[in-house]
Amino acid sequence: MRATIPDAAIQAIIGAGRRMDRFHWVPATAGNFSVRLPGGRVAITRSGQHKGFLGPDSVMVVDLEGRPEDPALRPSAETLLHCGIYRRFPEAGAVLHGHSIANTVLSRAAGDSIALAGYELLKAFPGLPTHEASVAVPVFGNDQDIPRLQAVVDSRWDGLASIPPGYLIRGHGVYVWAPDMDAALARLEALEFMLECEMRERRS
Ligand SMILES: CSC[C@@H](O)[C@@H](O)C(=O)COP(=O)(O)O
Ligand SMILES: [Zn+2]
Repeated sequence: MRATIPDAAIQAIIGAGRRMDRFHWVPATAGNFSVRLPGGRVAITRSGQHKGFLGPDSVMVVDLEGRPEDPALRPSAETLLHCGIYRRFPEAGAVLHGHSIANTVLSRAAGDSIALAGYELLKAFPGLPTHEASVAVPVFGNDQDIPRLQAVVDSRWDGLASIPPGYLIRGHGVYVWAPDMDAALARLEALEFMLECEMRERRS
């Protein structure tokens, strides 16, 4: 049976896909998005859809372990990364994943983090009231085994005093979260802007 999904969550997900597609951050069928719903439910994109052309049927519901309410539907292949964020960070209300050129190029060359410092746009991240700050954006090795990748991500958070607003997966893409979809999009745009600056600086 098809579970009910609040229209606001569906529209937030469809809108995020259109906006990210305009920036060319979701090529082919890349990317996935989700919104936390009450009662331990998560509205998330179905696997294999072009994220610039989502419709109401492109969104489904899983629980916080990634189990679909409707077993006939296949959720994003990376559902467990979304669930890991919701389980770990109670304030997370929306999660975005995209594949930009900047996050792909920079993560391929990076060690275990990318430092962003001195950018005015750092102020778009929580708790940073000035450009005189720096953020180490974690970079994880890519892995097609998503439960294993999620375990690695979780163990990195255990060792960090302050949690960054997102992370990169090497040669793959970015994950960002925030209390709601608008805030997640703002954080993602800020992060992608700074990564693009870094990429151009390193090229010149
Ligand atoms: C087009 S390949 C990209 C996928 O492997 C994956 O990384 C991705 O972002 C989209 O997967 P999906 O299962 O549609 O959510
Ligand atoms: Zn991906």
